[in-house]
Amino acid sequence: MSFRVQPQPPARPNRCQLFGPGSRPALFEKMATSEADVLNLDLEDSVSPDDKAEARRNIVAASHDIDWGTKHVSVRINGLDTPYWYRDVVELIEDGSDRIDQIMIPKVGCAADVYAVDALVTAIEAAKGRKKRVALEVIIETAAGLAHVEDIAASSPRLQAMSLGAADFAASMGMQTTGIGGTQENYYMLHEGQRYWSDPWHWVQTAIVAACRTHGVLPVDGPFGDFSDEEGFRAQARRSATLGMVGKWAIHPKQVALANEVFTPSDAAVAEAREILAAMDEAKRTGQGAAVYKGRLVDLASIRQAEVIVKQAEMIAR
Ligand SMILES: CC(=O)SCCNC(=O)CCNC(=O)[C@H](O)C(C)(C)COP(=O)(O)OP(=O)(O)OC[C@H]1O[C@@H](n2cnc3c(N)ncnc32)[C@H](O)[C@@H]1OP(=O)(O)O
Ligand SMILES: O=CC(=O)O
Ligand SMILES: [Mg+2]
Repeated sequence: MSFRVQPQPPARPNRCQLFGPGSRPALFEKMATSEADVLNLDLEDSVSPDDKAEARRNIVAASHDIDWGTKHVSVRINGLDTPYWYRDVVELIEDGSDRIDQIMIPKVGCAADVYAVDALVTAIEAAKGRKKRVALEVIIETAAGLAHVEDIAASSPRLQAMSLGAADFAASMGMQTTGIGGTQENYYMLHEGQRYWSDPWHWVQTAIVAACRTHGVLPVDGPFGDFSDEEGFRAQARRSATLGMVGKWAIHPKQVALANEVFTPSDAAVAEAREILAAMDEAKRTGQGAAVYKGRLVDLASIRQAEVIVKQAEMIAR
């Protein structure tokens, strides 16, 4: 291991990020009472250009008026290639309440994109004397975002989370699909006449997880567009959880319970992790570095693996 200790990401549950357009304020109360850990009020792609200004006002008003409970409230601003983003930041932080915990920056292509938003946020916070610092999260959803993913993960101490945006990512990469995430029909290997489907999101997801884990940021899987396909959502989410992601977006309330189910370690997984820790305690007591648990090797690395699961479960239970 490097002598540099791997930093821990923020210790808060981030199993599900529920999205709702800023132009549909009737949804806000429903979002606030949902079971999602994080709420994303959107000013970007679910809001048409004519509605941007009103959506900002809706979100500012709702930040004061709605009881958001213990939810982590994030607002997705418009991209830095648009004329909207600076007003989004200015109005949210000058006029919004401190229940706006976080700003999500879409289509981030390099660390300087985050620097620009950080600079504006910092200046407004200082001018307004805001005590609570607004956190940032980003979406990796362009070829440039993937190319610069590690620099982006290291870009700001405000950065808490990084999501994969499969829809824009596919568009930016020129992928032949209109599906948002999940299995892609044409992405298969052929062996002796049989098709074996592969995962076109694997590379970018792994790059995001590695960058996030290096810099103490939460890696999150983005949208799964077909909200009628529960098994498809579960399969995508299980792959993401297996790779180390901590949660997934919900673009419809139906997906919240599915994300919570997948990203909450099961009782069986937690019980097994605790048994491994107990087996290793016993091994250490007798001076052994390795032991046998249910017919398989466990050693010091198994302690670190088991601790991931136990810590996740304990944080969620808090
Ligand atoms: C690629 C990307 O960038 S993804 C991120 C941006 N996209 C978004 O933010 C889209 C978020 N989702 C939505 O806007 C909506 O859920 C839609 C458009 C997909 C579907 O909306 P509807 O047609 O109203 O959904 P539907 O009729 O199935 O809703 C069922 C119930 O859930 C409520 N509901 C719908 N969406 C949401 C939501 N996002 N949050 C909370 N409640 C919601 C409805 O109000 C309705 O409540 P009711 O039973 O009390 O009447
Ligand atoms: O913003 C999300 C995406 O998938 O694009
Ligand atoms: Mg997008």
